[in-house]
Amino acid sequence: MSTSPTISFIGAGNMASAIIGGMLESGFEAGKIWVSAPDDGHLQSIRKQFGVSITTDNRHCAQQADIVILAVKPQVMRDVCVDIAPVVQNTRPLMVSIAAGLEAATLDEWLGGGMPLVRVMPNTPSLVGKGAAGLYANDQVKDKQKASVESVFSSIGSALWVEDESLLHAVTALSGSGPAYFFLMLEALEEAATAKGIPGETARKLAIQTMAGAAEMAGRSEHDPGQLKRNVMSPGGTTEKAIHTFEDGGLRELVKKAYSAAYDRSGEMSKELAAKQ
Ligand SMILES: NC(=O)C1=CN([C@@H]2O[C@H](COP(=O)(O)OP(=O)(O)OC[C@H]3O[C@@H](n4cnc5c(N)ncnc54)[C@H](OP(=O)(O)O)[C@@H]3O)[C@@H](O)[C@H]2O)C=CC1
Ligand SMILES: O=C(O)[C@@H]1CCC=N1
Repeated sequence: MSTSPTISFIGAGNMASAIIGGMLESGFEAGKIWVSAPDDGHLQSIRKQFGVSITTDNRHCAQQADIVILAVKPQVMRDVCVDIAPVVQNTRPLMVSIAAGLEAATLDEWLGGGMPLVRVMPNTPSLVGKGAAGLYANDQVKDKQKASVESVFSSIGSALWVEDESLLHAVTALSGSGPAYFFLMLEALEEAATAKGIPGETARKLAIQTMAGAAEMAGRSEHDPGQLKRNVMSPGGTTEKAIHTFEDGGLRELVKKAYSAAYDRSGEMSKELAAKQ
């Protein structure tokens, strides 16, 4: 008999699909996964794609679970939590929120109080087993539950705990939002290369493979990224010209500014959403 936990997702959007897809790819059983959302058409396509159980009833979904993953937008989280609170207060699963900004204490209050709760900040590359997630547990979470949620997120990438919840703002601005920063870089490189005559498809493939190769190399190398960069910059060559153009154009400052904008927004969202109580 299987002893793996039953996991229920409330919300069936981009992030829930990415996590479910990655979990199944790594060997989790579809029969142990439930998903709920309001749109039955959307749920049917999730069922077809993944073979998971579906329902439009969040309470029914939560009732099945050892672990409930709250995967709705922060703005609808309060209504969802208040609705399922009577069920989870009775069954006492481990609650996991992947919402940006929303603090554990706020979520716990909406859930009726005293719940074991883990906040996770995942990212969409979870879909291909290359996710990066920061995790924080409140003081109700037992070691066994920590291990259980860690095994879910480490099955779809890297899962790293933070002791201080406020660090999740910094994680959100780094790895939560981060895939979009690199997609922007891919778009920009593709545009620049096609403008010089490379067919779009070729430019995209070369850019993607270059990004994947650079990431893989940075992950495996004993050198820091600065050294790896210098290794590409032949004196008087092409890369040096490009890197100086980035530096002179203020790329580092711009990255800091963009990172801080995401970081600050995460903090603002916490305050706005806590005020909804
Ligand atoms: N996208 C990302 O890269 C990341 C997102 N996150 C967090 O993940 C969460 C989800 O984001 P994302 O997946 O992008 O959002 P989506 O908009 O793609 O998905 C939201 C899902 O919630 C469902 N939903 C809406 N209202 C309810 C309700 N009352 N009960 C149950 N389900 C409901 C929607 O239903 P329907 O399908 O019927 O429309 C949809 O399936 C957010 O809190 C976000 O902060 C965290 C890290 C990264
Ligand atoms: O943009 C957002 O708010 C969410 C959180 C991190 C990635 N997407």
